[in-house]
Amino acid sequence: MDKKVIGSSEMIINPDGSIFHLHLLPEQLCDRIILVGDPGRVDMVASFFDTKTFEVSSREFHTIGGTYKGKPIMCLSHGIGPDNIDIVLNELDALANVDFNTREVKEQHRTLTLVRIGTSGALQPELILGTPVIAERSIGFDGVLNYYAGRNEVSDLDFEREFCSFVDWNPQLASPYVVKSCHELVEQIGRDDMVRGCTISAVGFYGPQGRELRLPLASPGLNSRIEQFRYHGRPVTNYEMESAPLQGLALLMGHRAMTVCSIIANRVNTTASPNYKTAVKDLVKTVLERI
Ligand SMILES: O=P(O)(O)O[C@H]1O[C@H](CO)[C@@H](O)[C@H]1O
Ligand SMILES: O=c1cc[nH]c(=O)[nH]1
Repeated sequence: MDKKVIGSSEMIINPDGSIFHLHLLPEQLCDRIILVGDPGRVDMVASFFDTKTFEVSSREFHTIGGTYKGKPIMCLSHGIGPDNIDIVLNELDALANVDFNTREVKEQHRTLTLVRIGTSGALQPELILGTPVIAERSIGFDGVLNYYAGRNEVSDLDFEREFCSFVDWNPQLASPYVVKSCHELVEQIGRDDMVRGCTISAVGFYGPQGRELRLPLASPGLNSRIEQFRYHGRPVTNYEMESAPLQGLALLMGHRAMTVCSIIANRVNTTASPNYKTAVKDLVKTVLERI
């Protein structure tokens, strides 16, 4: 069979040989990758590294590579939103699995380990501020995965049907997809100091997560229906904006991925913690020890 060759307009390589948005070179890529939303959080994560070998910044994508307790690792910021995850996963996968000289897909597949450490809003009253919640399952409200072949093969279609029927899903919105995190990675990172939950990736922070400021919502009762929904007895636990496309694309591309988020707001109790940074820092230290 002919090898797949990827065209110049499809995978854009910068004049310095780096990939278009991330500005990383193939030789800079590490197998262990911590993903965070905030470019500033990359400095905090890297402050725990024993060595720093490179630093690259381009738009919201800030990367520092180095070692942690002797293991090569890099931390990269993806910015806010599921659309950015489409860029980050495709470019990381290209760095790993495409030859930048010939543009051919490599015969030998390289598997990356991707752990996103984020912040999140709880949808169950018992999830107190500061709790780390692993997205054991993710529900994508964003639609990114729906653009890729094989979407149904990596998704839980029964969960999707039950969820859409229970919450009376508005057909004008993207069709939700439900994906599981890498079980082996969750076993490695998750202990009894983390809750295993089901996380929604929303396509925005305000209306798409049911927050009403000046504009009224199209479906004002959606969050309370989601809070009441159970799948095999288990609730939907929290909202953030990236875990589902990360998980879905990693499953399609053959990478190990998971997300763990610190709860910084509880949407049911209407509490919030603007001073959440200590809890996130503690979570970063824990993940670095276990990755
Ligand atoms: O703290 P991060 O990683 O950015 O995660 C969450 O915070 C942002 C919204 O405030 C979204 O990116 C959401 O997923
Ligand atoms: O409520 C929240 C808090 C953090 N991040 C989100 O996306 N939602």
